[in-house]
Amino acid sequence: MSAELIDGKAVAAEIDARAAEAAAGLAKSLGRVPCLAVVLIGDDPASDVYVRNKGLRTQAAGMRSIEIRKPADTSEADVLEIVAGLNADDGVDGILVQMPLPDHIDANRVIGAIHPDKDVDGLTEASAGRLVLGKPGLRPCTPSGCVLLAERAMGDVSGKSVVVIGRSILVGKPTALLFLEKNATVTIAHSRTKDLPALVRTADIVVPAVGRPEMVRGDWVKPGACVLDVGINRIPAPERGEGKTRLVGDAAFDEIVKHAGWITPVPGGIGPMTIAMLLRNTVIAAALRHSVELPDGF
Ligand SMILES: NC(=O)C1=CN([C@@H]2O[C@H](COP(=O)(O)OP(=O)(O)OC[C@H]3O[C@@H](n4cnc5c(N)ncnc54)[C@H](OP(=O)(O)O)[C@@H]3O)[C@@H](O)[C@H]2O)C=CC1
Ligand SMILES: Nc1nc(=O)c2c([nH]1)NC[C@@H]1CN(c3ccc(C(=O)N[C@@H](CCC(=O)O)C(=O)O)cc3)C=[N+]21
Repeated sequence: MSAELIDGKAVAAEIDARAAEAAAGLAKSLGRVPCLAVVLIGDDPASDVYVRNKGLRTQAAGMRSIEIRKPADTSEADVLEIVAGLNADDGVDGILVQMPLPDHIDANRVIGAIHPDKDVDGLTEASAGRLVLGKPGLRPCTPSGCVLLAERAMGDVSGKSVVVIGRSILVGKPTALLFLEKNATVTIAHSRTKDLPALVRTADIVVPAVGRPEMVRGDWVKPGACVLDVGINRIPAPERGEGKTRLVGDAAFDEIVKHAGWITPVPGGIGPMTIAMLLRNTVIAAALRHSVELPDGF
């Protein structure tokens, strides 16, 4: 039996539409539309694509998008000043500083400078603390997208065993915490984990978030399991012509699709969901900061 494809792009479009509706409602109360500011330091071509997509989707949802692009040799002090300016600007509701930052900039210091009320990436100590403590707050986008797609596909994930591969602050750790919050039984694997294939074989839900093309093989995945592939890797694709590339995830899609229960494709899976959750967080941040009610169930 072949796995059901989870169409992240379609679910993301639904969430975008709801965010657009809520944004239009907010605009009536605020006298302006919600606004997301994205800061990109350096000219990494992959980051460039993501930042452009974020800008386009923000505008398509009827929100304002600010993009601040600076060269890779921008000083840490200048980045901190940019963040301070966005914190102080009452017209800005959400701030996202694209990771990774150049080596000479301390990412923790930059994240720490973002006002928690505008932390639509969910990365500040305040947001992370609220997540750990189970208090309401802005949740990281990729992890929220993973949980939402898992629930759409499988229904309640309570009691399911989840193996998250990767423990980054941006993806792995918060994904584990969000599934735990949903009463799943969660294991976090990383580069020191022993016998990863055997561990993954125990999982009802597998979340590869490593950055290694097609690392999770077909025989690692239990028949009927759900694979939420976070990895986004650009690899050479000579079959498409000289110098061409294509995107693959951290899961070997062709091997897994034969027997898994569900799988998210790359592209078209978790990536578009990340942006949808970012738009949703921007609407939530705008509403909270101005004490405006959002539609029920938003
Ligand atoms: N779809 C989307 O929207 C998003 C996709 N991504 C993609 O997800 C991937 C992960 O991103 P991110 O979390 O930021 O990456 P990081 O590089 O910050 O973290 C990678 C994690 O993978 C672990 N790891 C490395 N090698 C192995 C291994 N051989 N076996 C098991 N674990 C290993 C590392 O372990 P250790 O801690 O021990 O070093 C680390 O915890 C990337 O491909 C990135 O492009 C990222 C964000 C959003
Ligand atoms: N502070 C911060 N927050 C992030 O959330 C963050 C970040 N830094 N740094 C980089 C990663 C990566 N990331 C993606 C978002 C969308 C797609 C996306 O939309 N992908 C499309 C395809 C895009 C393409 O074609 O290249 C898809 O998978 O279908 C991918 C990756 C967010 N990240």
